[in-house]
Amino acid sequence: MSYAVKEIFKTLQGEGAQAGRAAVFCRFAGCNLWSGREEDRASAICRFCDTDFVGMDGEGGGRFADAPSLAATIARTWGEKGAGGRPYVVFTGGEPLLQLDAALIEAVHAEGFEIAIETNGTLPAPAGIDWICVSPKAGAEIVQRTGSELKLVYPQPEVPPEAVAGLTFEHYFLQPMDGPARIENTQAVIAYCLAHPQWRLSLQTHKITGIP
Ligand SMILES: C[S@@+](CC[C@H](N)C(=O)[O-])C[C@H]1O[C@@H](n2cnc3c(N)ncnc32)[C@H](O)[C@@H]1O
Ligand SMILES: Nc1nc2[nH]cc(C(=O)O)c2c(=O)[nH]1
Ligand code: SF4
Ligand SMILES: [Mg+2]
Repeated sequence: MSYAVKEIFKTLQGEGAQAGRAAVFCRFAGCNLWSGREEDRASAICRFCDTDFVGMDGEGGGRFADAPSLAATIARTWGEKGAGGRPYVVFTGGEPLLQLDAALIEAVHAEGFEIAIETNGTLPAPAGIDWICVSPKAGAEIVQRTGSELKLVYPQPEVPPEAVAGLTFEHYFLQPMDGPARIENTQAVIAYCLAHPQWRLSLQTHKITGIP
């Protein structure tokens, strides 16, 4: 299978339990909950997306003919492997589970990487992913109900934290919805976490620090 990739870049994971960790981000093109076109946002299932995942024109993006060639590009983007720490790749998008398959997981593992994914949870994850982050979206059924972290963007009135607190994850995060109400949303998350200690605050630290 070939892969449509928007961009590939190295930065620090900004969100969740792995925040602060060096990672190669591989952002796949396309999503099943929004076309990515602004004129479709108001009628999309997911309407608050902060990401451009349309096309293959970003830094390091393109069409990759097979898994080994994409894995090799990810390894080259990581750079020197002897510098300590396990090489880490985060597959995101768009929706990475539209494209991430067993062949790519095998090829990236063969390059020595630990594999993470950021998914909306509407598609089942293939076996072998080392860190699964599911971020549920209002109006979209959650199929991937287990994983490493559940990271709920807050508020989404149709998905209160209580509706997903019983799923099987190691960590539970609320991430303030970015946009015009970011400051109020952050205060609301703080209040919720104080009252419900199962949940922790996830700030988008890359936006605070100005890194990608
Ligand atoms: C752009 S999405 C791509 C991965 C996948 N489609 C998903 O939704 O999880 C990456 C992460 O950013 C979060 N996100 C998207 N828009 C956001 C916003 N406006 N404020 C806060 N988090 C947002 C998503 O919920 C997800 O956890
Ligand atoms: N630094 C950084 N951390 C991130 N964590 C999740 C991201 C995403 O867009 O999936 C993201 C991103 O775009 N940048
Ligand atoms: S599911 Fe993820 S990538 Fe798709 S529109 Fe929503 S936040 Fe963006
Ligand atoms: Mg992002």
